[in-house]
Amino acid sequence: MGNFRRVPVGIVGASGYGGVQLVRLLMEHPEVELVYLGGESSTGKSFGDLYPHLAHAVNLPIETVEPEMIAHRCEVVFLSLPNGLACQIAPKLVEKGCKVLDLSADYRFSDLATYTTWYGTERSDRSTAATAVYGLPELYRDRIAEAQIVGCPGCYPTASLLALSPLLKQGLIVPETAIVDAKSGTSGGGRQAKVNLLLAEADNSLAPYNVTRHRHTPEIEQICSDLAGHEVTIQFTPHLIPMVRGILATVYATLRDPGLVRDDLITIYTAFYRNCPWVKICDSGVYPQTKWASGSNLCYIGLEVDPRTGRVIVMSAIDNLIKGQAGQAIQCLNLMMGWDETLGLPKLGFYP
Ligand SMILES: NC(=O)C1=CN([C@@H]2O[C@H](COP(=O)(O)OP(=O)(O)OC[C@H]3O[C@@H](n4cnc5c(N)ncnc54)[C@H](OP(=O)(O)O)[C@@H]3O)[C@@H](O)[C@H]2O)C=CC1
Ligand SMILES: CC(=O)N[C@@H](CCC(=O)OP(=O)(O)O)C(=O)O
Repeated sequence: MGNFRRVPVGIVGASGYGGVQLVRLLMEHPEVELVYLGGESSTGKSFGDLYPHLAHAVNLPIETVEPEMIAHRCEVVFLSLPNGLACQIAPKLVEKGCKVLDLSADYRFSDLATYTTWYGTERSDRSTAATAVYGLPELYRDRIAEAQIVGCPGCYPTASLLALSPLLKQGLIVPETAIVDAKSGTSGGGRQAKVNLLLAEADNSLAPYNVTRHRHTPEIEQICSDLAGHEVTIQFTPHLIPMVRGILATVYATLRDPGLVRDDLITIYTAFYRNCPWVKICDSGVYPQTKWASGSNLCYIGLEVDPRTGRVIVMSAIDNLIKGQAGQAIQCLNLMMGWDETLGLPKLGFYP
């Protein structure tokens, strides 16, 4: 009893949407204690001023970001920052022995030239990046458990890759025929004001954006290529949809064996994800909705085969802020610490 000690944890970027999810989830996590919150424009404010609905539960200020001080106080650090900042902070934290979970794109790429091409930032942290593991537990559980730094996946890649993985890993589709059509709620764009996320712009509308050039394309392709064992290109089109939370990714691909039927695919997916508590395969004829996943760390996957076209259609629904971001990062932390993968994470969504 007397030996119980919670692991001290910090969040850099606590004032953003990823930050506030992390605060809520980590406050309820039985093995950790939140000891540090950091930010930039919000520095000096109390967290309760930024998020009054949590003022009664969180009594911490937003502090400056000083890696030495953070490493002195925290064993685990979540970085929930715009792209291009984690790579300036993480090397020092890693050197000082912290476990680091980065929610941005900085540590997702095995080839930093790809990162620089798509994100425009030159990197000087190659040795740290070389040790980072891609934080999709359903694919890389063992490597995450051994990692000191994890690059947590983007929200669209999480939904898309969980839909595509069994097909690619088992060679069931012609990889180049894969098309990902995905819709995201506006919280995917973060808390900073942006014109396209205003109610007057986004409401009553459905808008494709960054067609053929969204920066999640190379991230999806990197993991698809790893699964297929050769270079794969994927057609990915994101859309902004007038809801707050959620992503629905609908994936289309041509089956190598046109004789496969829906129930075959359900059997294959159920077996593939048999040890994955956060992936739920829908029953035959049931298609997932974002509302089911809202507030939980679950990914719901529905399957269909069109015998007329020979294509499989996979539908994958997540909460972009939970399984697509903060929840997945905590799932990774659980693995890194040797805890149960489900510890401290919401198992049931809000509904309706
Ligand atoms: N929203 C989503 O659905 C998902 C987002 N992601 C990624 O997670 C990361 C965080 O996203 P999100 O929470 O949406 O973003 P927000 O815009 O909501 O929050 C950004 C945070 O970064 C802090 N920040 C910005 N610049 C600095 C700086 N120079 N030094 C210290 N802190 C700084 C801000 O602090 P302050 O307010 O004090 O300025 C704020 O806390 C991003 O990389 C994003 O791409 C990944 C998956 C899903
Ligand atoms: C709706 C919306 O704007 N979504 C964001 C996705 C955010 C995200 O996950 O981006 P990172 O890869 O940088 O983490 C976008 O399309 O840019």
